[in-house]
Amino acid sequence: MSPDATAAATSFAAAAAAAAPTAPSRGCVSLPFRGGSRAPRRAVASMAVSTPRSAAAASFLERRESERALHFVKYQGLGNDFIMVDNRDSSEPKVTPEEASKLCDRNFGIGADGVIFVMPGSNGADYTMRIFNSDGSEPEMCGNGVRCFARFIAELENLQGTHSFTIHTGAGLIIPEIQSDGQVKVDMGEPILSGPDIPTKLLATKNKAVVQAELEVEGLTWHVTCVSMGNPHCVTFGAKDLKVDDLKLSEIGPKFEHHEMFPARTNTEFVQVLSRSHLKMQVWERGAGATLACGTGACAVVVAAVLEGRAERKCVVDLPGGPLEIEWREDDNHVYMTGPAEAVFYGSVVH
Ligand SMILES: N[C@@H](CCC[C@H](N)C(=O)O)C(=O)O
Repeated sequence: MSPDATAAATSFAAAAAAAAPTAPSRGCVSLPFRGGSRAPRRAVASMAVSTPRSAAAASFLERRESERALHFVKYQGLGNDFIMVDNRDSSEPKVTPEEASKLCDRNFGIGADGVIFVMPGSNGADYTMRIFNSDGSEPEMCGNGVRCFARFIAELENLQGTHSFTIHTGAGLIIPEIQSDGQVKVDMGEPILSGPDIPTKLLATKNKAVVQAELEVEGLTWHVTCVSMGNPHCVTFGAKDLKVDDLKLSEIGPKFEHHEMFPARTNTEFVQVLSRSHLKMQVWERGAGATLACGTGACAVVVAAVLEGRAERKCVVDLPGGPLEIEWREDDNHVYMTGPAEAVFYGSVVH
């Protein structure tokens, strides 16, 4: 995006108005939304105008209409928010990693933790999901994102009630199921525990897994358990009496993310055990920083808590944005995540 176009991104309401033949005076895109449990708020409520547009405003809107507009819907899962792009007509993402990073900017762009593309199915799956983090890097998987993905598909395909899809991701086949209450339950597959596959250079400590390994960060020795849910996670229950709310996340998080023991960087979860079925965590995400929730992170946390003997296989995990239900089943070794996802607003942006 050029600086001019970046400015245009902040006034995407205007671009949306240009793309909204059915509701020109409200300045909104008229995508066919049924709204699920809660209808998406119109991003441009404050832009509502009831008087005719001036000639200058009209020409601005017409100009925007003639430029390349990206239509999107903003979704969130427990405050982990994404710009969702309907990319079903192409296997090439409609925006570049650099553009995605600018769109995610909360001051100069739309604002989000990542951009997610709904793409044609591959490897026999119904759909393919790709995602760019807010720094433009491409992770293998995103747990909250895949719940948003399922709800977005339901809107795009005009599906009602319970539905299940197969989604090809960088972490393999992921299967979300929209439940009757609107929550999405996701079969997140099997956790990966072998150090080189996560990847981490930390050596295995228990049955080929990296469990309670020592890691030096900021002059402190942390005990960490490493788990991949397709993307890498480093889970720490920290020092004794750790209160996750007391952490200086923005100082300590990057030290873990860029630690030499994690050649592909890492997501890091700081966890407090409230009971054997109730955990509380904060997350520093690779490529996105502190976020309000991380679905793959919550899954990794329960796996790590079980491996360390701290919790049962079925837990509620409290994140800053709200709770997720996580179960690491013994019979199939898969991790299941259940939580909400909803549309927030929709619009267009010139990019
Ligand atoms: N928020 C996501 C994870 C997104 C990817 C992550 N930042 C990475 O780089 O691995 C989730 O809900 O899982």
